[in-house]
Amino acid sequence: MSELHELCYLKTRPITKETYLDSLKGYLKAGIPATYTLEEAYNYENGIEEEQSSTTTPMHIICESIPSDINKDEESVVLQMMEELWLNGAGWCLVNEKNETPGCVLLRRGLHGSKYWESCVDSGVRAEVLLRKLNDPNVEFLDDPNEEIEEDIVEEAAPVEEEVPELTEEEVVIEESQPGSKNTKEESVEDMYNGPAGATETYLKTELEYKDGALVTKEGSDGVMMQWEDQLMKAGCESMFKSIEDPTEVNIVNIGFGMGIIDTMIQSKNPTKHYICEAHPDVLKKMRQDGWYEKPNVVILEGKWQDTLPSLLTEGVFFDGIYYDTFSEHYEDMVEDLFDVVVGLLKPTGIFSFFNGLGADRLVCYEVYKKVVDIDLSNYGLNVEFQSLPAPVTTLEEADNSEDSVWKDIKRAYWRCPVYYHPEVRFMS
Ligand SMILES: C[S@@+](CC[C@H](N)C(=O)[O-])C[C@H]1O[C@@H](n2cnc3c(N)ncnc32)[C@H](O)[C@@H]1O
Repeated sequence: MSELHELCYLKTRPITKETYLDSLKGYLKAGIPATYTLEEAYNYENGIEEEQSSTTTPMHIICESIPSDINKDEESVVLQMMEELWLNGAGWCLVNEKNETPGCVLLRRGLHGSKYWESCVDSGVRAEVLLRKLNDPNVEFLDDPNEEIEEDIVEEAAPVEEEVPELTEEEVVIEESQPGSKNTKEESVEDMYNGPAGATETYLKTELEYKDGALVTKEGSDGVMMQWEDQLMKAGCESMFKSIEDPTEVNIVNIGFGMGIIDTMIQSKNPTKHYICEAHPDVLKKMRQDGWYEKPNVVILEGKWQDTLPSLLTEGVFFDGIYYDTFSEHYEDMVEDLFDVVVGLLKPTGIFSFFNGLGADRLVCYEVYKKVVDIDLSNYGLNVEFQSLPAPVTTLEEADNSEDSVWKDIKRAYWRCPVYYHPEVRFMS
């Protein structure tokens, strides 16, 4: 074990600036990476060349070692140590051998919501937002003379990509933050990206079936929609009818029919016009069989919302409520396309909501994306408020071996959080 790792075990008390923070800064200044893992140190000491898949970083060790009887002064030093590590590129979503990020370690230790937890979440937000900026084709980097500066920024923002011996875990954790991404741990990220859960064109050619309270892909049993989400749909439906401009002209649009759960709820409120966007031929067939095409106030927009909704922008159609819940799409679809459409189609008093599954198979990712989406929406002049709702316990890992687990015949559990952050989005006043 390296001296840096030894330090992070916080064995000597009290935890003071001199013994800990200054030493930590010294190691980092001497060139030891903030992402230097226990596994790398072990390999180095034992002359092993083969890289290990887990990445237990100094941040993991600190999160594991924070004493339960820590006092305020010591807490402040630990928080400064964490900040120093983040600044030097500690990865917020690297995982140890238990498949835990530093945030997950805190959660296991009952430190959810603590200042340490907030430190992890904020670091995740910074990394995600900055990474996106760096990937933005409109961001220009200066040429050669400043190449070094550019590299420094990339290292700080996304050190995990530089330092992690195995990218797959990292990519999986990030990928888990995407709506509609439903892969198994055994499935490579690449397979998942190209499969029905990750690629819309593949999904739209994949046969679906409705069975036992779920809509799934016929061959792979990817869960497209499941009955357990009904309370979340109810919250979405209620939000859309919360702020009606003119009760004689209530327009609602739902993007993604799935099992028709939210659409059935919308119908029960009898809006003037109820638009439904749906792209999958098997779902459209089911809608036809179930009489959705005959409903007098329903307008079905067949095809991808990206192709059907923009034309409404020129037709003078505006909505009191917009709901979005699709499959196989990614957060980029929301940021790069959907929010533009929402801003154009929402009435000034209208409410936009969506199935918030962003990062929902890991609480720390879920809370990172809660903040990221807030930042992104504010760039569109939109304000989001989240209501915390309990998520069914039958979705949690603890229930996996029980008969009641909702994931029994489903390829991948895409939800693992005890809480659902239901979003209500309005124009900023
Ligand atoms: C999770 S389900 C929606 C469930 C729905 N909220 C309910 O209450 O039953 C997702 C639906 O979005 C549809 N979908 C996926 N991508 C789409 C796109 N680009 N445009 C329109 N519909 C899409 C899928 O075919 C699927 O029917």
